[in-house]
Amino acid sequence: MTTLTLTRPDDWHIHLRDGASLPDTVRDAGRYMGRAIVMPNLVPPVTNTQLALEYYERIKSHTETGFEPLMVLYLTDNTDPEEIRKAKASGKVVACKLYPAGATTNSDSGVTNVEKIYPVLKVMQEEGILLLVHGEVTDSAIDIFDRERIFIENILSKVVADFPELKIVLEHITTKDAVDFVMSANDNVAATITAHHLLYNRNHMLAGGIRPHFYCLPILKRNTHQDALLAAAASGSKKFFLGTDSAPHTKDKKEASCGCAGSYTAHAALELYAEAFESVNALDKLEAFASHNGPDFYGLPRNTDTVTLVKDEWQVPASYPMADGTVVPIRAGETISWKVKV
Ligand SMILES: NC(=O)N[C@@H](CC(=O)O)C(=O)O
Ligand SMILES: [Zn+2]
Ligand SMILES: [Zn+2]
Repeated sequence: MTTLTLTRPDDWHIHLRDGASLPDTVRDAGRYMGRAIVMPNLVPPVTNTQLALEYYERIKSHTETGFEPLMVLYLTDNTDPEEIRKAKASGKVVACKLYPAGATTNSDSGVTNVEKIYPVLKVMQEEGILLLVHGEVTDSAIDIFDRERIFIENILSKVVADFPELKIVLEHITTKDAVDFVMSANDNVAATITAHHLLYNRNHMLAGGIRPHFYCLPILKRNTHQDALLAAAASGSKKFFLGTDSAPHTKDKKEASCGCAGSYTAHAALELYAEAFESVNALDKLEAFASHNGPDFYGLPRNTDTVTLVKDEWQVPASYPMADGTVVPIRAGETISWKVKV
């Protein structure tokens, strides 16, 4: 039987939600991930250190493994630069998240104009707190398939130029434009790539029927962009690493006349990435992507133990319990060809 042993991976972008969802999300995320960057787009959002530390404790109360949440503050137009120093001193908060206001799920209190947070970015740069970015413009006149590219051209390129020492992660990239930007930017700019953006393109979502569980933001793009993401992940570049963006919404909220954005992959994260890397004959690059590049970029130690993937086909359940409902995961009712031994 084919097996693949890797340094234990981490997930550098996940939504664990809160309350009744936490037992389910933390169980899946903590199954073999060592650490996870926990997104702060709760209702209300995690806007200060106090809220982040309370959320940390709620997450920890649901895990018996060594799973370690890494906390993130949600930036608003009113974030106090002094809050960044408190965040750093906490030892638990490692990054702040820029959501352009209205860009995605629970981003209404996000930033309306990036210049409003320049004083905050300055302190983040001084303190070594990373900036994580949902990179899409929100202008309704801009086509949804162009929103990432235009964000990079109009906003991100300026932030990178104005804060050359600030470590920036462009999250869940979906375009060749993003790959090219990150590749040519300085060493303080990196990106996460989801398993679903490596495995799928917009045909999977829209051709032959509309499949709402593939609807996430930034939206799946055409196959040439998928190919560029696969090439970036398989390139061995240290600038790209694993961030699932596993983002559960219950079945009724996805299968609706106006469905929520977000795809659930935490049930089989590393397994799905293994399929993607295998599809381009790059399984030898999976360990760096999943387990080395992320901690190296964040300035954190790599995990010291290992996990083992086995080539062993299994069937994904049609749904999993999630809070008071169910979540339909990516690949529901179909098979996955790899399995992590736990
Ligand atoms: N990716 C998504 O489509 N949704 C995420 C938010 C985000 O990461 O943009 C969510 O919180 O549901
Ligand atoms: Zn996002
Ligand atoms: Zn996300």
